[in-house]
Amino acid sequence: MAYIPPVALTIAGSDSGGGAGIQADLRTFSFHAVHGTSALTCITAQNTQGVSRVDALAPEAIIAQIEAVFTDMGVQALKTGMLLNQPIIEAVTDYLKGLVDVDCVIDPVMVSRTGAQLIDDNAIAALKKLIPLATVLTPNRYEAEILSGQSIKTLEHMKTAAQAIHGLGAKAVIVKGGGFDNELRGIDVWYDGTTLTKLTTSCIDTADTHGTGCTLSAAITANLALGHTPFEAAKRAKEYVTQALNYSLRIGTGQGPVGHFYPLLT
Ligand SMILES: Nc1ncnc2c1ncn2[C@@H]1O[C@H](COP(=O)(O)OP(=O)(O)O)[C@@H](O)[C@H]1O
Ligand SMILES: Cc1ncc(COP(=O)(O)OP(=O)(O)O)c(N)n1
Repeated sequence: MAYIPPVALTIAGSDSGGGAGIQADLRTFSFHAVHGTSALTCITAQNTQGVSRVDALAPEAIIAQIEAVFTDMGVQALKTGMLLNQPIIEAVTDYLKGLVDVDCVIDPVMVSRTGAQLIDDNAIAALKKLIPLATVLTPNRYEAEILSGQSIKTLEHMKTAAQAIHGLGAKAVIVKGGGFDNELRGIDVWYDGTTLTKLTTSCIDTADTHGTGCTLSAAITANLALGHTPFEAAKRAKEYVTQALNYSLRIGTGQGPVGHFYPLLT
C-alpha cells in the first residue's frame, strides 16, 4: 500500500562530525516519520571540539536545491539553520517570501556552544529581514542577546528578550536556556504575542549537548509537518530533545551529540 508521508525541508550546513546541522535535522525528521529533504548551504569541517573550516555554497546552488524539492514535492514545513553569509540569507529570504502554506522555523544560528562563530559579522542585519517569515524563531541565549540588544542573565530577562524579539516580526519566539550553567539550563521561554510561558522539562546533567538547538528546531518542523499547532509542536519538540539528551552519545573528546534514536539505545 502506498504511504504518503509528510515532507519537511532543512536549509542548513553540514557538520562533518554528524552532531549538528543537516545531519541532526535529517535524523530528527526520520525519528518523527517525516520524509526529510535538504538544501545544503555550507560545509563545515567540525567535530565535538569545534569548527576548523567553513566552505560556503553559491546562493544559486542553494536555491536550485530548494527549487528542486518544491517543484516536485509538497513540503508542509521547513527550517533554516546555518545560513552563514549575507548573499545566502538574502537569496533564501527572497525564495521563502514567495511560498504559501509552508510553516517556517527559523533557527538564527550565529554561535555554537563551543564558541565558534557560525555567521559573518555583516550578515546579522540580513538575518533580521528573514525573521518576519518565521512561524517559530528559536534563538539561544547568545543569539537572543544579539537580536534583542539586551543581556540575558535571568528568567525575567529571557521573557523581556522574547517579547522584544517578537517585535521583529516572528509569529512566535522561543528563547532557549541551554546556554545557562544554573537552574535555567533546559528552561525555554515561549512568546507568541499573547501567551508568555515557560517550556520546562527536567535539566539533564551532561556535557554531551552538541546539536541540541538544531534538534529542537528540526523537531518543531517535523511536528508542524505532522499537523500540530506551533505551540503543541514546540512542547513536543522540547520533550524530544530532552529524551535525546538523556541518551546523549559519548563520542569524541569534546561535546558529544544527542541520541536522536534514543528508544534503540537501551
Ligand atoms: N542540559 C540540558 N537539559 C535539558 N535541556 C537542555 C539542556 N541543554 C539544552 N537543553 C535544551 O535544548 C534545546 C536547545 O537549547 P540550547 O542548547 O540553548 O540551543 P543551542 O544548541 O542553539 O545553543 C532547548 O530546548 C534547551 O532547553
Ligand atoms: C553546520 C552546523 N549548523 C549548526 C550548528 C549549531 O548547532 P547547535 O544545535 O546550535 O548546537 P551547538 O553547535 O551549539 O552544540 C553547528 N554547530 N553546525
